[in-house]
Amino acid sequence: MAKTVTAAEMKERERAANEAGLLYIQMMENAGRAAYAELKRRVPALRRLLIVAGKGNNGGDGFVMARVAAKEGVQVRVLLAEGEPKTADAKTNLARLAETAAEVVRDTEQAAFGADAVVDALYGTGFHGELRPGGAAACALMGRERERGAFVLALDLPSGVSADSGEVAEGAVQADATVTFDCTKPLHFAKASKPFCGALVCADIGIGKALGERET
Ligand SMILES: NC(=O)C1=CN([C@@H]2O[C@H](COP(=O)(O)OP(=O)(O)OC[C@H]3O[C@@H](n4cnc5c(N)ncnc54)[C@H](OP(=O)(O)O)[C@@H]3O)[C@@H](O)[C@H]2O)[C@@H](O)CC1
Ligand SMILES: [K+]
Repeated sequence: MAKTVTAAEMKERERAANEAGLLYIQMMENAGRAAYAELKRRVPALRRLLIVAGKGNNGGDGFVMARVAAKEGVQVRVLLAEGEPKTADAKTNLARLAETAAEVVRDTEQAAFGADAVVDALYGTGFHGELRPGGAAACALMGRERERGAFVLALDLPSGVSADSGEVAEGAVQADATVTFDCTKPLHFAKASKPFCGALVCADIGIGKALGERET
């Protein structure tokens, strides 16, 4: 069983792993690849994929997924729901999408294209408070896509949920599955937020090994 840690403890594990030689950009690569492998297990006939990305590292994980999927021949559309990414690693991975046929759109209106699956890469452990109008619109889009039959996979946690308290903001994403990274977080088990996660998978992104922890 994976350990459960708070958002601050997770940041500290990532910092220590980076210092031990597993660079942040490699952790993001591992996270995006692990999530994509899980999505393929759940939606084997994946042909069209919509990635809804925020401006932080959760969005960066989504850009990695977009690249890997597009290189496999999946039709990929990426919605920059909060505008351009703000973190260095997310920026790098958005730039790398130019290597692929993935389409990047900036308007919620342009996002719907009959996707089989939608990746919620809007907010991860950095989310706090209530949804603002742009975020609420992106979450509502994911809700409509799910009602239409698309499989919704959340990266780390469903957007609109706070990692430590499990508080669920009005309009939060309902996921079919959530892939979290390295360790689970309190929201995955809190009474109010657990149902929003769907099936929970904790993916190994190499941090335990980098920290010299015994493999389980
Ligand atoms: N670190 C690593 O090495 C690894 C990290 N990984 C991944 O990174 C994720 C954490 O990334 P992160 O810390 O960049 O935060 P993230 O969750 O993307 O969101 C922050 C953005 O959201 C915004 N925001 C917040 N609240 C908001 C609101 N109510 N309404 C609107 N906006 C709001 C906030 O904006 P601000 O509050 O500053 O305005 C900020 O711009 C983690 O969950 C995992 O997926 C993996 O790649 C593994 C390696
Ligand atoms: K998310």
